[in-house]
Amino acid sequence: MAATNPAATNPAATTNAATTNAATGPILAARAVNFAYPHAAPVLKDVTFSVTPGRSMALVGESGAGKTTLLRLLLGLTRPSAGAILFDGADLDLRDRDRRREFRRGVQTVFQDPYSSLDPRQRVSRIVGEPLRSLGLPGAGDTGRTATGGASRDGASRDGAATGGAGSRADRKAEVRRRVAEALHSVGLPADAADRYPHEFSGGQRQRIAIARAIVCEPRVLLADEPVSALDVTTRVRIVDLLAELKRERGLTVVMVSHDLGVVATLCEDIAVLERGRVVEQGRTDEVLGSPTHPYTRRLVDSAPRLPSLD
Ligand SMILES: Nc1ncnc2c1ncn2[C@@H]1O[C@H](COP(=O)(O)OP(=O)(O)OP(=O)(O)O)[C@@H](O)[C@H]1O
Repeated sequence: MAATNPAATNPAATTNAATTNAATGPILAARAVNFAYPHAAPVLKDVTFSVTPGRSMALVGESGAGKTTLLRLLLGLTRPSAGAILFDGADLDLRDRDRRREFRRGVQTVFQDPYSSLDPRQRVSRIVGEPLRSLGLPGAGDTGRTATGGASRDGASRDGAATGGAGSRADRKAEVRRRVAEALHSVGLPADAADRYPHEFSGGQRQRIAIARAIVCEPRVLLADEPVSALDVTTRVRIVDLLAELKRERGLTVVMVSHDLGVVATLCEDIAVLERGRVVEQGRTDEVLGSPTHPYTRRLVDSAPRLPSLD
């Protein structure tokens, strides 16, 4: 498989890989990315890597290495000072509404803290169904691009516009309910979770709700910033298992920032190691963590606690 990902074995090849077309090329790529916050020293320096469909990617490094900043760039929340972030081979510029919607349909996020990432005033059904309402139902009529406004121009309600305009409003609401129930089932939550509020759930269950919200639109990529670090060890293992299952069953590609090399080794085929804003080593996770060549990677590996195995 490494042969299909030039960046995995040869970082220098990434620039070429990043320019290949959407069907065969990387879903996401960073090409010679530099970034500095205003009036501050550079945080990212000449960062290049690519994320191949079906090969999850971990971004690791010590605190302050620039991982979260890089994730923000990959999400289009911030633009590089120099270089480019590519989505399906084209510059990620989310100022265009259609492009923004297309990106959000393809790339969803899960954050570290399951306590602050869910709106406490909304029922789980509302929280999980939100992407369906704002982005449209996958598979409902013409998906993605047409869900942007084709239906809204025909005078349908906001919900109707978002769901692609197929069927009556009642049908669409029923379809959203069905998809929310299906997403909750996929993350191992009971159907009645939909009628409850986030405070009625444990941290692990809340992270399952956040994951259900992220997968309800059937995205291709899940960007996850330390998705299990706020959880206790047992819960952490269960959520890692869930993410592994979603990868397997849905073909989801995960791009994950994590301090936990055990989690990284379990979930991610590829890895990029960041030291003070520079990628010092990247490639297949088993090779990089199994035989690190850079002293910084060796230090990270030597200082890593192992993921305990349950059962
Ligand atoms: N909004 C900001 N304004 C100025 N500097 C910032 C801002 N956010 C982060 N930084 C700085 O950028 C550098 C990289 O921060 P970043 O959060 O990306 O690192 P990280 O690798 O994700 O760290 P951690 O693992 O602790 O979350 C740090 O020196 C940080 O102080």
